Amino acid sequence: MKIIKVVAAVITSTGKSGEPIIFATQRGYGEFKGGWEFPGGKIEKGETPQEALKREIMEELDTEITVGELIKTIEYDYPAFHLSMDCFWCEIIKGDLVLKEHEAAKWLDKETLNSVEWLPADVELIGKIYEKLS
Ligand SMILES: Nc1nc2c([nH]c(=O)n2[C@H]2C[C@H](O)[C@@H](COP(=O)(O)OP(=O)(O)OP(=O)(O)O)O2)c(=O)[nH]1
Ligand SMILES: [Mg+2]
Repeated sequence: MKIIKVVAAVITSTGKSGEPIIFATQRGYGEFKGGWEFPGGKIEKGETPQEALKREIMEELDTEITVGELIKTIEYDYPAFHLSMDCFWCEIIKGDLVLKEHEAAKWLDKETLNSVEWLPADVELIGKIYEKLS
């Protein structure tokens, strides 16, 4: 099966009451349109995962980020391909998270983390993030 290597950014910030929050985006096109994900995309030839992620977030959100610790590498079999996705904790350096490709976005805290329809591959990541948002 075809393997697709993807990087995703779990961008963190602090909410109004000082609670930790993360940034989720809704896909605006393609097969998974309407599903919620973490912004990012495919690694190109010659890129490190970190370089790919900085590039993708600039392309998709017009925002510069720092790429921190790896949360998890998700391995997931979709019907048409195998997804291998490195998910990193990230922070904003500069920019306003402009939605250039996505349909919508939300900041989520521990209580609202499960209020969106996550893509199938992301479900196991959400548990890990939940622990961290405590
Ligand atoms: N970015 C991202 N992709 C995800 C997540 N979960 C998940 O299953 N995917 C899948 C959907 C896509 O089939 C695949 C690649 O992501 P992508 O469409 O963002 O790739 P890209 O930004 O390079 O976009 P494109 O130029 O190929 O259209 O990964 C996620 O949380 N974030
Ligand atoms: Mg993308």
